[in-house]
Amino acid sequence: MKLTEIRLQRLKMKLNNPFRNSISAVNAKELYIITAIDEAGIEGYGETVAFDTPWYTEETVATNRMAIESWLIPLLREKTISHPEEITELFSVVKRNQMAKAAVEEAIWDLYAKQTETPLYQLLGGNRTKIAAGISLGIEPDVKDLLKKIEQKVIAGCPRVKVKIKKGWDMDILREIRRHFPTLPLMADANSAYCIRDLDYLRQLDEFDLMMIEQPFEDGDFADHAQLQRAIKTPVCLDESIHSLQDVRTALELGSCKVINIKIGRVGGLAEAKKIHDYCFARNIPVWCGGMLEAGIGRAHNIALASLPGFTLPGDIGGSAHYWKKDIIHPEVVVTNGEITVPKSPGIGYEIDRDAIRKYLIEEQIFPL
Ligand SMILES: O=C(O)CCC(=O)c1ccccc1C(=O)O
Ligand SMILES: [Mg+2]
Repeated sequence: MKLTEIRLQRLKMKLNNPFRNSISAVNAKELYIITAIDEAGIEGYGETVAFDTPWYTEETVATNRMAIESWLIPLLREKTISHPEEITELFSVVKRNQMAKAAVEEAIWDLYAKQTETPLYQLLGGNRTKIAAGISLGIEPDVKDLLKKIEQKVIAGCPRVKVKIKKGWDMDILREIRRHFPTLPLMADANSAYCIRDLDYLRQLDEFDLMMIEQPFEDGDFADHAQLQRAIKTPVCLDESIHSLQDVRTALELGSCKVINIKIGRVGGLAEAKKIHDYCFARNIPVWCGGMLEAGIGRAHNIALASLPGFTLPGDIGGSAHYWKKDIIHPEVVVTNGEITVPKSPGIGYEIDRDAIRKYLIEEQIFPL
């Protein structure tokens, strides 16, 4: 394929509900929509997922912009790409900057899928027609607010609920949730709120019959996570620790976790996400698709990825209306009986809602290639 142009559009979108975790509160999201355009005028879309500040990983909206403009777009100049799987290698001269790379790579996957008139999910090797939705609930002012939100989601048919925990909002909250919802498929995400000194304290997690505990310790603490996993029955799942297939190998060989959360942005793109999926699938390690409070384009890519056979657990993929008053795709993502139908039209399978984009747009720039 020959790319003629990359378009960057910076959007600012207000979340329906502020999202609080152990470190940060997100009220609104700024993001870049990346559009890759070919000689025939076909457009492919990607979305950056970093936040305003580097609380989740080191990347931010500003570093995404700098990496894309200064290093990634120049790498695309005068290149003929025959398959999107070549992008990982092409971008490998730039270290890390996974979310920047992933957004550009997503746009090229979508473009390639449209050029070949194939749904993206099929191109990736997906075989599900529907995927299970899942919801992630932040830290609330009061446990009653959280219980009310869980109840709404359970009534709507949500197949699993994830809650955020931190010191002072953990065992008592989980006990209270279990008192009201004894059999609900439930998991907890700590976003690194604990450290190895809390090992004895964390043994209490085994009381709550959780599907897993997500990222209890810091990013690089593979050895400490392994020690925890040996001490508790609750499966440990790694999120922030996993930037590549190599990290997955380290985690599994050390016994740091039993489950992997795959996020396209965190691992540098769909090709690496698929490699991680294939590696885990061959070893019977369950994976699920994490979320970054995406707008519609990022969500569409997540849905395509989650259609692969190894995504056996519901991910953090909710309907558009859970996050936004108005999403930027048409139709919006809807959850019916706890499931999302994987779209079958070429590429990501959703149209861009240009009016919505215009409403959220704060900056636009075109880079000819
Ligand atoms: O609903 C979503 O998109 C995911 C919610 C979520 O848990 C999350 C949101 C932003 C950043 C990190 C995380 C996380 O999985 O740790
Ligand atoms: Mg997480």
